[in-house]
Amino acid sequence: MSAELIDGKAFAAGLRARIAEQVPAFRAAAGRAPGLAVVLVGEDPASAVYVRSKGRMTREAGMESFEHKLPADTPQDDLVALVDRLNADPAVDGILVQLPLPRHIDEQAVLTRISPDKDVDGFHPVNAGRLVTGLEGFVPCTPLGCLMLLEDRLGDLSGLDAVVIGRSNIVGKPMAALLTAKSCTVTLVHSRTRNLPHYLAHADIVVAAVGRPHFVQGDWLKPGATVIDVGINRTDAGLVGDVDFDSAASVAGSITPVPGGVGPMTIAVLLRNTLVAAHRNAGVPLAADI
Ligand SMILES: Nc1nc2c(c(=O)[nH]1)N[C@@H](CN(C=O)c1ccc(C(=O)N[C@@H](CCC(=O)O)C(=O)O)cc1)CN2
Repeated sequence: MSAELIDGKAFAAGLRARIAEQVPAFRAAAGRAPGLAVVLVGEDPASAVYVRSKGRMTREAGMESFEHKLPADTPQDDLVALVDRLNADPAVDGILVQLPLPRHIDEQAVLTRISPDKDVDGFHPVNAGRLVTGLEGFVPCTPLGCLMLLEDRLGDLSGLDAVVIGRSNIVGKPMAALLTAKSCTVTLVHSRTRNLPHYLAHADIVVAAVGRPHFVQGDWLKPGATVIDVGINRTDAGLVGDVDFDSAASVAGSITPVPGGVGPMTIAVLLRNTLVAAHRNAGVPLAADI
């Protein structure tokens, strides 16, 4: 292995510490803590772990955590009614509905019900539109976390060639929009792209969010490339990413591991978005960007 490891776990811990430092100023100005409501429907074990971590880290940052755990057979109307109550609750600055939802629930119907001003996941179409048009809004946590790791590693990204693998609304599309806003030349490729290695051969930055274990091969990469692996695939061999780590690490300049790379950034950025939401909702200016 010649690539340097990008330690997302350590970066995320630092970000959470910086957020926690800013919470007392918000409390003093607003007379209350920033509040995050997290809604879990069903018993998906991984989701339950993520929701527990979100609650714990929210409290550790000095914020208020409101957890709503609903049974798997909750009717969609009940979930929507809960979102409506959270939209109207002045103690709640951010609302997150943990995905995936059970199959009987129309995900878009629920996500579009969340007030865009409390949409700390950045999944509402209003926030997606704000992102592509360069307006202030909320950016999905995982791609914003990837961008933070990239800027920390590379500094100014302007002019770099970036390839994003995957076209989901949660990672691929917002990632491409964020890199475009940073003046990268962005190519978005996906499962139907022909001759994928052709595109990767010129990429200074590769963000893999395709959901296939060990998909990206080291000999597809440009030597020295910065590789961000968003994949979290549970296999018999444990948790693995979308990048074939061993072959990629011998070609890349730097690379995120799985676990310990992008994953921890997701919750740290969620806390960041919640603090930003609290400041905006309370009309209290943020002292510094985080
Ligand atoms: N409403 C949302 N649902 C989901 C999101 C999201 O951003 N909003 N993202 C994922 C799950 N997720 C947070 O919700 C998440 C995924 C992974 C991690 C993480 O820290 N991963 C660790 C490994 C942990 C493990 O063993 O599973 C790592 O990569 O090091 C945190 C949060 C889908 N749903």
